Amino acid sequence: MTSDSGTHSSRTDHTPAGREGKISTVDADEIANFEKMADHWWDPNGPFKPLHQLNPTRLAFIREALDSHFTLNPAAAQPLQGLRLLDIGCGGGLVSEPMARLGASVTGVDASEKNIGTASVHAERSGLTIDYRATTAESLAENGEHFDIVINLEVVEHVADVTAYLKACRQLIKPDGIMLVSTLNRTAKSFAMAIVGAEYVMRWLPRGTHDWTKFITPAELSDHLEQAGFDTASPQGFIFNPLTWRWALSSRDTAVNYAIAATPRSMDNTGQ
Ligand SMILES: C[S@@+](CC[C@H](N)C(=O)[O-])C[C@H]1O[C@@H](n2cnc3c(N)ncnc32)[C@H](O)[C@@H]1O
Ligand SMILES: [Mg+2]
Repeated sequence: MTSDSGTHSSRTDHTPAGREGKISTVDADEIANFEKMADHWWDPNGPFKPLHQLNPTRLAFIREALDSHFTLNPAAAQPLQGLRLLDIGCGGGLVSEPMARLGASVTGVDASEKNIGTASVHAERSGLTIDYRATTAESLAENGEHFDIVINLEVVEHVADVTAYLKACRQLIKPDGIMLVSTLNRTAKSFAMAIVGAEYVMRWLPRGTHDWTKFITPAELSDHLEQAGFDTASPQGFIFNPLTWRWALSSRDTAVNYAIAATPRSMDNTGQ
């Protein structure tokens, strides 16, 4: 038997009431789940295999969205130079690192200290400078931090309060910035692929990693984003082709994985 009292005392900081009685968007059980897998973020055949496989397509979506929002020079080696980027819920840094390589000044934040430990060691070994911090969107917002770009991939289906979380993200974005959010749709197909396929048949992820009832439809995510003070673009699907074992972007098929680009509405109209 192992004692986990240390884990418990740090986990109580993540209760929805938060350390000082403030609202927290962190779900303690979700973070405990990710901590169990924290050593495996960079193993392409480990529990994060689906994220590794999806990564080139996620990065293509990000590049396209940022190219058109900021009118970047696509020929530049480091087109994101001069832009401050937050990767919120960064995990082991699978997206923070390519963003740093593209020249962005990257802050990677995760509610799990273990994830941040893994991410920091990996970035150092890769010769990349990334400002990794174990904290939350709401704490950063309280500190008055602002970013040109907020990358928010596969996190909303794991937070305690989606609107509160997105409102905190909204406060972190500069007026002419952009946030890119991706998540899983709540459909029969996503149940078959993300729960039955990934957790039970392929056994990539431990059973229970995802709670299908917390998956969010594109219409619901757009509503949450709009309530949080964003304007939203049309969702883009990430579709998996089991024959080629490749992912691609689709403007039509958002049945499983999808992403939405969101830009802040002026503060005057958000009711904040
Ligand atoms: C599925 S992983 C995605 C990791 C990374 N964004 C990626 O796509 O490669 C979800 C991550 O969100 C973190 N997380 C969950 N709730 C959070 C919250 N409220 N604030 C910050 N991080 C959170 C977890 O610890 C976990 O690392
Ligand atoms: Mg997930």
